[in-house]
Amino acid sequence: MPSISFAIFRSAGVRFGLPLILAVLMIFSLESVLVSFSPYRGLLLVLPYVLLSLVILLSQPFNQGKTALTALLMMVAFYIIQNYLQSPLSDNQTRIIYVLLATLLPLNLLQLHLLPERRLFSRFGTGYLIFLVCQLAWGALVVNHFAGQDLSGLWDSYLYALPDISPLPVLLILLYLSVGLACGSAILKRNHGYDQAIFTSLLFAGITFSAFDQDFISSTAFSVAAVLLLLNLITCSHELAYVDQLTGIPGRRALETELKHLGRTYTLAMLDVDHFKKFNDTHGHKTGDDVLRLVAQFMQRVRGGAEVFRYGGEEFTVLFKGKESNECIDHLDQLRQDIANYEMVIRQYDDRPSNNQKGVKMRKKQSKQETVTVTVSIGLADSFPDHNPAAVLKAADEALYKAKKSGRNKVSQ
Ligand SMILES: Nc1nc2c(ncn2[C@@H]2O[C@H](COP(=O)(O)OP(=O)(O)OP(=O)(O)O)[C@@H](O)[C@H]2O)c(=O)[nH]1
Repeated sequence: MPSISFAIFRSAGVRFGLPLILAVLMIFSLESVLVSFSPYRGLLLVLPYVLLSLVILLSQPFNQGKTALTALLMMVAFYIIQNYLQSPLSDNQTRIIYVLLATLLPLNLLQLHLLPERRLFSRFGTGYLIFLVCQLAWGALVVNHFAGQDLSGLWDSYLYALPDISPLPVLLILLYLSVGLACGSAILKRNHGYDQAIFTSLLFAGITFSAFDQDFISSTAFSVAAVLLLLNLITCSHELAYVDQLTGIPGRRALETELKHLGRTYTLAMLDVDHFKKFNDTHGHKTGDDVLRLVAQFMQRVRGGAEVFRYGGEEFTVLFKGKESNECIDHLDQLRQDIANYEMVIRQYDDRPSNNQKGVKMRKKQSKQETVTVTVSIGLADSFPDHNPAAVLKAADEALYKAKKSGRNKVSQ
């Protein structure tokens, strides 16, 4: 059941909460995990490279440029940690590199968060790579310049840390918290896959720099982050394939997959918005889109184990597994009534028709909150006597036609 099993990873709550839960688990189980995996510790040192490379490669076919760049940033950061930050932080040069990296990584992630989504292999991607190389060169110059100088004044003032808690300067802890807050709230607000990729990377990089004295903290944290980035990519690709972009419910492909795995008993219902063409002509295509989203929302509340899909255009499908049509008709009639009784507030869009007389009339008497109601017609059929899903779908379509013929806003069998 692809549409069901992955839906959970697409929810904003899981996109935000899962990295946090895994971070807490990692912190509390790090030592015991390292003891259990002590013979394979060498593997942990290459695991982030392998997983992050996979993320970069898999980002390409799904046009997830931001996720690819996030993984690239993490890979560069991990390389620097492994090759330049393996001596104690009391060493001046190591400390400069540590602070520079711990500062530039969240700033780069914040920048990615603010940039639009683009492909990695594009002018945008090339520009970003040049920018990254320039930062590395600048960083190398800064390190060379300041390595031999006494920076104790800087460490004791702006970059003051509380060594009993963390070697990370307080100012940088605040930077991680504020960038984390911005990226975390973006997940809850717009729920994009790349927001989770950036938030996850920030969280696990923050943990790494905060607990930098812990053995294997970077390889463990960067590996967990890379696994989450991979999961995020798989979820995004699943979303592209199975979820209808407009309504957010599973689309036709998901329905077709489900129809191949049905048992003997099931009911299918076809739902169609009444006079939708007229509605679009009067209120505009964008308001029509709002209606489709609204209908999808109502459909998701249907009880009785209903699975809902957008069939295409203004048509939707409801699937009840293990149920005959008599057991489903009340649920569908309730849906029909709920939609018919709902007064939808019309949002103002510029595409509302200017030459349509009805549209002009409506706008003239428009109050601040203009509302409309829509109705739907539903036809349903179950898998008796013919178990073939195509035949059941056809029968549901014929029942829908009957509902339309008998005056619309009806449920027919
Ligand atoms: N806004 C919007 N309209 C769509 C979308 N997909 C299809 N439509 C419109 O849906 C309308 C369907 O019209 P018809 O098939 O004539 O059906 P109807 O007007 O609902 O009439 P009845 O089904 O007989 O009640 C067409 O005008 C399409 O342009 C969409 O994604 N968004």
